Amino acid sequence: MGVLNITPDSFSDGGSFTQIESAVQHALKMAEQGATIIDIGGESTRPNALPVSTDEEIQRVVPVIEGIRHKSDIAISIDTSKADVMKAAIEAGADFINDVYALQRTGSLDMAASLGVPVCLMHMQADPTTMQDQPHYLNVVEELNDFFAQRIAACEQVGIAKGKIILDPGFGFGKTLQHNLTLLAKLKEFESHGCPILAGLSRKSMFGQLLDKKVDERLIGSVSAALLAVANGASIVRVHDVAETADALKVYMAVQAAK
Ligand SMILES: Cn1c(SCC(=O)Nc2ccccc2)nc2c(=O)[nH]c(N)nc21
Repeated sequence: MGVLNITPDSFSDGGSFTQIESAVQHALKMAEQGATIIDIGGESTRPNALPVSTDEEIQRVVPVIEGIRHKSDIAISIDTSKADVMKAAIEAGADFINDVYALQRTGSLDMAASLGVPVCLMHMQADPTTMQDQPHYLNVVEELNDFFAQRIAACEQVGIAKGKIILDPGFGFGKTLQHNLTLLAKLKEFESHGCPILAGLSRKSMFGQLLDKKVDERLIGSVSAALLAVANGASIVRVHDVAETADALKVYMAVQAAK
């Protein structure tokens, strides 16, 4: 899964032609490098990020989805928590929902059910503005399994079949370094729900803490972690560095095939 963030530049709020074109080109390049999914997000989840209105988020993501769809039938996930953005994105050609709030925000659960597409349910403790203050769990794996069971039940109650659900521990979303390492080490413990696991580790601050590296120096750490996530049961890895990660996973799969 290649990451495509549609963020504003100093000239426009993300809706300018050049920005749409460059986003589409980036998506096509990631597809060429081996991405099988493009994850499109119009609102940053960074703690200090400015909130984006529904209309603005739609104006950012829809033209890019349409532009990609014009040139490629690669799978597209919409990274949003807003019901109306989900609707507009799926109608524009996106294939499934990637919701860091696991369909907990107003109207999103019913919207996902009515759209009838698969959904990735990610765990987050608290919300982006407070989640990294004092992340605390009695048992992080157990608490995330309880969360997944509860969200899966909520989905099944509105008619979203379990076969349409992907689970994601939400690395870095209300977790300390130790929590993130435990979740990666014990990723297989989430297989009990019978849903594929998605892991998003790419360039995150855990590598800053582990390796004392800035965001643009975390390639090796990120590729290493992506390979470990797949070795520990992840079916999808969400990454910025598609070509490098694709090579690492090719090596992993080749060795797996030789077992
Ligand atoms: C939208 N989204 C995000 S955004 C956060 C991010 O990439 N931060 C970040 C990126 C680069 C450097 C530092 C931090 N992370 C996930 C995830 O882990 N799983 C799923 N499913 N979706 C996700």
